[in-house]
Amino acid sequence: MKTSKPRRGRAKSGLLPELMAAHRKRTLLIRLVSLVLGAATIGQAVLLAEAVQRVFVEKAAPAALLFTFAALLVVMAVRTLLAHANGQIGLRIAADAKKELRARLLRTLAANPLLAARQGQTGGKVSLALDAVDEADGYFSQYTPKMIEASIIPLLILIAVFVVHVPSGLILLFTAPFIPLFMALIGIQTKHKSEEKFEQLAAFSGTFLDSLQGLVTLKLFGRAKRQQQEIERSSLSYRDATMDILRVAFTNTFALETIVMLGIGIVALELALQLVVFQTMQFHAAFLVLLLVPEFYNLLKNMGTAFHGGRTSLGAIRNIEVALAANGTGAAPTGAGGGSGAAALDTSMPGAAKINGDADAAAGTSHGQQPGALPPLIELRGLSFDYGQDAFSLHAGSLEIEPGMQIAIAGKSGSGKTTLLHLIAGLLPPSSGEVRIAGRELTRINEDDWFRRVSYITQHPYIFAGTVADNIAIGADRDVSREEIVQAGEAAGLSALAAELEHGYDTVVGDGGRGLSGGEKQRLALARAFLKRPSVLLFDEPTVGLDLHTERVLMRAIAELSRQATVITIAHRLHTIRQADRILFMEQGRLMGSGSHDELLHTLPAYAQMIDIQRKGVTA
Ligand SMILES: Nc1ncnc2c1ncn2[C@@H]1O[C@H](COP(=O)(O)OP(=O)(O)OP(=O)(O)O)[C@@H](O)[C@H]1O
Repeated sequence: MKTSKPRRGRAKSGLLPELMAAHRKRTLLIRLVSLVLGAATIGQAVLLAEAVQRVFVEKAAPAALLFTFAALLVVMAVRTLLAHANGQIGLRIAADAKKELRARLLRTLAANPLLAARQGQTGGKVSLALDAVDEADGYFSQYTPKMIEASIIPLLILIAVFVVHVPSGLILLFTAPFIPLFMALIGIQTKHKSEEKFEQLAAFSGTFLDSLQGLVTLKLFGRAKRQQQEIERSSLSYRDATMDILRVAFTNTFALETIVMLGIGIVALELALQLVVFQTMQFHAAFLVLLLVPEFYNLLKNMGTAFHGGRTSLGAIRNIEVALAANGTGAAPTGAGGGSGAAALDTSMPGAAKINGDADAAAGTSHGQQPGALPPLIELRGLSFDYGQDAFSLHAGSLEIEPGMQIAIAGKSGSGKTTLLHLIAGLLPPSSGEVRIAGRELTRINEDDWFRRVSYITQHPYIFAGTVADNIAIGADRDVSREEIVQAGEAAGLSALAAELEHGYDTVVGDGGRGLSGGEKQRLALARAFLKRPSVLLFDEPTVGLDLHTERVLMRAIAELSRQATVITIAHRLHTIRQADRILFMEQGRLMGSGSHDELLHTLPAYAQMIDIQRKGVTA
């Protein structure tokens, strides 16, 4: 599995053609409308030239021109309506494409919430889903219709001009290519600058949100000032990138206007010479050409402006594509592995937790498990995982965890304990090998079914804004009575806390409410588990900071839950390690051995050494 950021070059194929393919009918409609629009433009010029010729040259009576004027009005109305229609079709394409882009982004992030949450900054992702997708709008609503119009209507006008007056047609033919040529030159520059702008914006949003979220920590560590400078630097970079784009846009407009002005001027001069000096041309024909030429250049100029906007949008789309590839590469597994997190969130969590992608939310809070369901046999087969090229890799190999066993995963910090637990929970997809639950590959098991059997209590359970009772009952797919909540709270050792709180179980906690300590949060997560009665309990034992009482309460609650469940604990305390039926000892991503405490003491020197260090730590 590769989670490293893909190089830009790789994102060449795919997203845009795919999005456009879904709108083939609409783009065909724009082509047809453009064709009629071209005919209407020429028709309008012909009728206008006719009217002027008759009124001013032939001095015809206005009554004789009624039909011409009426036709002119109709053609003008049709032209306006068709131009509007093209705009509307473009807007519809844009709306659908943006919806699809956002849906894809969310799907990709949700497909593997754990990886997505770990990579990059939240603010950057928000900026991508909101700003970059909005910026992509221009490609569909402006660039596409204008480009189609510009590829059809000027051609029709050119043919009309050639029919009327060949030398004027030749001037158009030779000056027109300067516009696309110039556009191509600045277009390349604009796209790079646009990509840069989005990177700067994402960085700025990310830095800003991270700083807000970690404000207390930043202050505590005296880093607020430095962070302020970082935000300032980040915002200035974004400003510079935006100004660069504007500079290119102004240069673009200036250059286009100059080319158009020169083009029209040359044709007008040529017509004047033919008409007045050489007298080789009729007024009617000259006037018709003079009406058509600005239309011709204006369309090309519009194309230039749309092209600039389109390139900016392309930069945004490219960034979205890179993000989709980065989060999607190997990270879009099926079934309970990986993809499961998202589905579990969907079925079990209120909005706050859904967005957070928290492991407790994903695996530990869905209700509906029938109490008494038997724990399954868990098998690891040739299991390995890596976080990307040259990143940490885990090789757990093969082993069986009998139903109802108490397993401790032990090892130094960074040895891969959490990664292994996430693989067993189905929150990470294996790079190779598999996790089997009761003989079935985890990735093939319906994620809802699997998560209904599992509770995962991390060191920092997610507490959303709501009452203690709501937090216990969170994600229940059945109605939970007050009594059940209180019982679960009691079993998890929360009654003393509830008694202390002003409104008991109705006290608002979490975001904006009363803060909870680490131990209290874990007890709350345990209360959720008591309601759920999982058959597999995954527990990340707190490393530090629990008082003896809380520790006892937690241990008692876990022991109670373990009566009907296989318990897999990331164990830090000697006591927990020793008590386990089986210990999985990890070192540098490898499962070095598994067995009882005594077995490992005799067979694994690294384990004996770790225990020795722990003992000394305890007695010191
Ligand atoms: N998303 C990630 N991308 C890349 N590397 C990661 C990612 N998450 C964890 N790692 C790395 O994987 C290694 C194992 O991490 P893991 O959290 O599994 O270890 P651990 O044994 O649980 O550590 P601790 O006891 O300190 O929690 C670490 O080196 C960590 O930096």
